[in-house]
Amino acid sequence: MTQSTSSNEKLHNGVRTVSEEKLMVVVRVRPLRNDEGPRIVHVVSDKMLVLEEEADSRRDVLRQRRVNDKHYIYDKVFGEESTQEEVYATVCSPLVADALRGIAGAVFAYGATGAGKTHTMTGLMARALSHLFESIADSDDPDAYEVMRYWRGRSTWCQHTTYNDINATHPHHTHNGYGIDLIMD
Ligand SMILES: Nc1ncnc2c1ncn2[C@@H]1O[C@H](COP(=O)(O)OP(=O)(O)OP(=O)(O)O)[C@@H](O)[C@H]1O
Repeated sequence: MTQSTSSNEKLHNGVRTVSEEKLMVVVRVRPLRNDEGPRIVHVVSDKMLVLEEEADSRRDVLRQRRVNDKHYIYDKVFGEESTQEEVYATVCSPLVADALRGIAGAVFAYGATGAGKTHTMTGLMARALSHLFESIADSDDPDAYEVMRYWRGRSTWCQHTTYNDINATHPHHTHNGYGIDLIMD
């Protein structure tokens, strides 16, 4: 998820952030829809999931437990009640801080159709842009940062410019207050 050499970030809620780890694997369990169920994936801690065995016939009668349940450990597990803000704070915020120091990072979502990739990534992207541009605006020299504007659609277009140029030339673009439009296709 990230490439980083920094270890300045503090633990977030006891979880080592992406700034301490070169690669971090995080799972988010989404709420079940009404037409889904019963649940077979259970969050047992902030790092562990249990995937239930398929059939009760595999129950270990003597020990009264499901012998084929599988336990999986990750850097962080978010349950169905997790908020976009919590996921952002752990997964993405340290990467934005690193990006401002010139350290590249990446976040990608992987999962079955309907698993919640778009939902989660949309929350991350909106917060990352706000975080990025607020940090640049608060810096001593906002124009020291080069901003790449990128449009993807029928034609792909990109332009390198500066933070102040964007505000000067496109003051009417108030989508997020910084003259940046984020367009997905
Ligand atoms: N954490 C969540 N909390 C509440 N609803 C969620 C959550 N994650 C996903 N959903 C809902 O579940 C549905 C499927 O999510 P989403 O479209 O993000 O899946 P996806 O993995 O991007 O699917 P696909 O690969 O088919 O595009 C959507 O209606 C979305 O709003």
